[in-house]
Amino acid sequence: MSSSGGNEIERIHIRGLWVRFGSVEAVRGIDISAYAGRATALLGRNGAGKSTTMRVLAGVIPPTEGEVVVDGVDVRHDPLTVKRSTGFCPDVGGLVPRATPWEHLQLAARLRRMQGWELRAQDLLERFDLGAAAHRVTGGFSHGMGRRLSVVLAAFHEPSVLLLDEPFDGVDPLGVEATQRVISDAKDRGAAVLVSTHLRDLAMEACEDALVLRGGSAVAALGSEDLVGEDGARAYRALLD
Ligand SMILES: Nc1ncnc2c1ncn2[C@@H]1O[C@H](COP(=O)(O)OP(=O)(O)OP(=O)(O)O)[C@@H](O)[C@H]1O
Repeated sequence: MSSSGGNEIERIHIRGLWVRFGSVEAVRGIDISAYAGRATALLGRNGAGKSTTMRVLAGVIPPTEGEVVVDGVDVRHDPLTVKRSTGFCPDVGGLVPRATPWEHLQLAARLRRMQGWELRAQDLLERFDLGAAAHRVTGGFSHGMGRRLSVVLAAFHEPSVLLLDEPFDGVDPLGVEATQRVISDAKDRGAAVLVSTHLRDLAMEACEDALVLRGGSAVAALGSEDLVGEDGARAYRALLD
C-alpha cells in the first residue's frame, strides 16, 4: 500500500499495464490509482479492455507488461494472495451449476478460514432476494439471479479491493439497490471499489471517479459529476468517438 498526495491509501496501483493475447492488444499501457473509501467506474465500449483489466487485478490472468499492485501486493509475484484479498464478480461465469448458493458461500468461507460466516451469508442472500433460492442449484438460475449471487460472493469476505464487472447487467431494481448498498458498505469500511459497466447513470450513483477506456488505452479520468445527466451523456459520447 502506498499513499497519494493527500492521506489517501492507494489500494490499486497500475502503471503501464499491457495485456496481449497473441496479436491482440487488449490493454495498451494504462495507469490506474484507486483509493480506500472510494469507488471508480471503468467505462468504455465493447472490447475497450475493461474486463481484461479487472481479470489482471483479480489475479486471474497475468499482466504482459507493467506494474500492478493490489493492496500492497504485486500480482506478478503473488497472484494467490491477490486472489484471496480481492472480491471479484466476473462479467460471465464463476458459478458452479451443480452447487447451490449456500454451497458456494460455504466453500468460500472454508477457503478463507472465515469464522461465524453463516449469519453474514444469510443476511446477504436475503438482501439480494436469494433467501428462498439458497438451496437450489445455480444451473437453473435466471441471468439476473446469477449476477446477484456473483456480487454476494465477491463481497462476502469483506475484501479490501472489490472488483465488480458488469454487476448491474440484467439485474432488477431491488438487485441494483442491494448492489449499490454493497458498494457503499465496502467504501465505508475502507475498501477500494472498481465497477466496470455500460450503465453510466448507475455507475455515477455509486462511484466518485471514472476512467474511460478506448481501444485498450485510458482516454479520460474524470470525477463522476462530469458524467452525470444529459451533459454527462454528451461528454461520454464524445470520448467514445
Ligand atoms: N482470452 C482472450 N483471448 C483473445 N482475445 C481476448 C481475450 N480476452 C479478451 N480479448 C480481446 O481483448 C479485447 C478487450 O476485451 P475485454 O473483454 O477486456 O473488453 P471489455 O471492455 O470488457 O468489453 P465488453 O464491454 O464487451 O465486456 C477485445 O478485443 C477482446 O476480443
